[in-house]
Amino acid sequence: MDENSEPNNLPEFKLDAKQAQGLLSFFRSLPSDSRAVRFFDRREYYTTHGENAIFIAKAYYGTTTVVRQLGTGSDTLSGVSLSKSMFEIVARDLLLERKDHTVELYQGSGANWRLAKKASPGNFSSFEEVLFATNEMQDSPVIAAVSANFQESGCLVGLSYIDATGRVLGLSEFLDDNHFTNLESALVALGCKECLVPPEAAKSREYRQLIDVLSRCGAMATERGKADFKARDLLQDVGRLVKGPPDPTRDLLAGFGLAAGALACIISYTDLLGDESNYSSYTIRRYDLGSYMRLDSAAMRALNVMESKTDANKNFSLFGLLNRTCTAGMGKRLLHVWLKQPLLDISEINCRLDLVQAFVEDPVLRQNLRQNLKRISDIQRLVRSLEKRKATLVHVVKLYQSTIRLSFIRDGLKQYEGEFSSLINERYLSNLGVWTDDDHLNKFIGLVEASVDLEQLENGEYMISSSYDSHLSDLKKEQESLEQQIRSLHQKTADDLDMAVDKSLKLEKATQYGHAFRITKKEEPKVRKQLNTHFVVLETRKDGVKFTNTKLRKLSDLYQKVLEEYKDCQKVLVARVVQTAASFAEVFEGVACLLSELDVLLSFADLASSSPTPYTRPTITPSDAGDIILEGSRHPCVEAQDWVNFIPNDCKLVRGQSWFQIITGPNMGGKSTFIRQIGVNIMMAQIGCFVPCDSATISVRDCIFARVGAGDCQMRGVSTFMQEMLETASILKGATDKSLIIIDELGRGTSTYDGFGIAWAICEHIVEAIGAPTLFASHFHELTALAHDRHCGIANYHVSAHIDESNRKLTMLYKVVEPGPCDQSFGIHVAEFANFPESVVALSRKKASELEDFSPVTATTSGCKRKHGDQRRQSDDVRRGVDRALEFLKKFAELPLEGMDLKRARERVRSLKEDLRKDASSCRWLQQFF
Ligand SMILES: Nc1ncnc2c1ncn2[C@@H]1O[C@H](COP(=O)(O)OP(=O)(O)OP(=O)(O)O)[C@@H](O)[C@H]1O
Repeated sequence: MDENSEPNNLPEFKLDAKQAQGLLSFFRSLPSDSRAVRFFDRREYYTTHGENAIFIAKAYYGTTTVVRQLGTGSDTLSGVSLSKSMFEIVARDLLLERKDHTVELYQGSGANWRLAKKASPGNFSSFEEVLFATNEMQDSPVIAAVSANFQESGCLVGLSYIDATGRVLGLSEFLDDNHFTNLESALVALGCKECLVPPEAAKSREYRQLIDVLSRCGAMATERGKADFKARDLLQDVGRLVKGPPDPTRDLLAGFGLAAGALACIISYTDLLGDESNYSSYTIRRYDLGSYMRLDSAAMRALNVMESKTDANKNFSLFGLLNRTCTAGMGKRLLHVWLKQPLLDISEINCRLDLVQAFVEDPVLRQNLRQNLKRISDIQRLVRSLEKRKATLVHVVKLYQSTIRLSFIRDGLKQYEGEFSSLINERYLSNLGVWTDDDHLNKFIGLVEASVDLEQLENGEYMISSSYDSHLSDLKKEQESLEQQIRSLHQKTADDLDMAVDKSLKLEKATQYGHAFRITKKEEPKVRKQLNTHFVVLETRKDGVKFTNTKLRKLSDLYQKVLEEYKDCQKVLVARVVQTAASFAEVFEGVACLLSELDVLLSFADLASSSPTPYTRPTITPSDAGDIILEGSRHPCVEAQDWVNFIPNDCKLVRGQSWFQIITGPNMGGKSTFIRQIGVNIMMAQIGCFVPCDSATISVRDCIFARVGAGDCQMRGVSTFMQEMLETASILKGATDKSLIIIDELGRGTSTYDGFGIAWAICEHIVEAIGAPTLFASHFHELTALAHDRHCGIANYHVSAHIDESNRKLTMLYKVVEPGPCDQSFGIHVAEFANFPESVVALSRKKASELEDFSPVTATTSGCKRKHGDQRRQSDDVRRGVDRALEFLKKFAELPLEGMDLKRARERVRSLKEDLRKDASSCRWLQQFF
């Protein structure tokens, strides 16, 4: 927007001097809170003030010309106005996208304002009507609280959370390393949007690591006082919230210390007990870190799991690709959860896969179910409104319209006669049968059909039908009789005045006068005499003369009275219907779960069968048995881009043979895509989805670790190299032989020597100490010597490219071919391909060949050309150097420095250093450090 122009939809500020002064004094009295954006509700529009106003002006209007000054002289306050729709957009962005502010809404006038609503990214239930007035609720906010007890070798973490949409309280306690690896995967799996932390978070070094984890997970950190983390009345509080008998809750809480304190903190922060509709509606559970595949934020990014604002289209992310859900909101929310929580239990995975297979094999059933699911509203949220007593007849009718679809869904599923009919029966039909019977939702249908005037829905009117209640029906009859009498009087008056009814003599109903006759000003002289004698003129305006008489006034007053009574009676009856509808809440919750699951599984089936090359059902084996064999595998998101003609590749991670794979090849050759696609395929399989492969066998992975690209580290003040090392350190600490490791271009952020040494040492550590299947894409071709070294289970692959020597045209083949490293240099060809000037290309060639003669390890791909023996010698040199350096570091770490005086400590360190220097004389790699 032009700096000087103002947006068209900017509401005009209408504050007089007194109001402005009142606001000014109120605003100044508010406690300062840099994260709060405060809005003032002015009925038709909203305003925001002070620094908030400047922030909103810049961030959302793109100009500060929208800022107004209230007050006079030195006592002024900035202000910006927002229309209702702009307010909704801003609130959505602050709470759902940016997740770095809290929002407060004040109501009142002059100097009297009160805080009406408050929301934060993890706790916005009071703002739901604003946030989702016109948009679906696609994700559920989860708020967590963390308390940690630091010990020498790590820490004990107490985590608890509240999922207000699913109405779950969760607790977990676990040991963690100082990178909070376990906590990070739990926060990712829960989709935590905000996390409460103790006050020392800002000061202590250990807690700063925690804040870093929260920022990586996109969760806002909110500090709470120490006293809030005390579980004093927790048992009593939780007892009120949780449904069912108290004993299991008491037993569960007794097993927690830190997490119980954290739970107490969230309950008070979210003021759950302040809303009675929360009572007896929650379930409480222990969250087990080992229930789902663990994914940290780096893996979520590397595998493009969730949508990002920068995605060029929806198929860029797995969520966007899989999201073909059609129920309003519910299916999307469940898909979000499933993507964050891939399964580990083979029978659960197979159960989902069976259902997907059933839907893939029966397109007619799929089509039929979709048609009906499309008409299903967000039952979960509608039920929530019923329970909160915020529901109207509109909510009840939406529930009714969804409910009548259930019998079609049930009948559709009954038609299925394939291999999985008993599963469909057990999982869906038996429940649907009970829920839709005469004791449950058929009763609800009966209630709505008897009570609501369904014919009026077409006119957008939601009314109780008059036949539902005898009093309402009497009032309706009375109203109709009065209408009839008024109509007759209208006719009689027209006859008396010798005017055509409606055409000349109109009958109107206005708020001010009730029923009245109206004629045009032109006709008035014709009947003036009668008007003066038999009628009372109410008003003479341009559009005509309004008049009445005693009879009409009497009838009109009576009509108004009956109408008011009718409305009151409607209100009472609506409240009764809403209350009765709320008694079906539990059944509706079951229905919501079933339908959202069906919705997501149908989406999986749709994607599997509509892709140009259909997906396949993976075979799943336990994590300690079987290999990972993906034949003809593709990256689902890259494949779905219009401009890509995807080349499938095989990946065979075989224990003891090719469990660790080094992938080399030219830039842009498809290395990253290949290694990521293996991670994506495995993850898809474990959420119960078919995979983009010709055939797939997958040994279940408990964790995917990924280190690809430097991400947003610069923005967080961490160097690329440091970020790389931090991510790698957490892989080395957390991975086991049941995990999958994906590493791309490690060591790019430092010197070639260091980078290669680190890459080598890490590969060795993964192979020898961790034993996880690993895909390691690297530009260090010398790494491929690892396979010839003392290790087994390492295989080298390279992506191929073709250079047509006649015209020097470079073609990427994107084929990951076995065996060995690439046998050609492509770096300079790629430069040529990118139209580098000829002189630069020629000089590059010259320098590259000089470097080959001189350097033991080079960063260019020219190393590939060297003779194998030469390459082995250099790799040996680095490997010995790294081993020796690690030994030095180990000895150094073991020195009991705290117990030594300075002189002795210096002597010991000097002696270690001298030993290292001596050994470096026979190792070129080590020499660089002296
Ligand atoms: N199997 C494939 N079939 C078709 N196109 C592919 C395939 N793999 C990758 N590509 C295309 O090639 C581009 C580059 O791939 P990728 O980033 O994986 O290469 P890379 O070898 O990791 O490159 P660099 O070393 O420069 O990071 C991708 O954006 C994609 O468009």
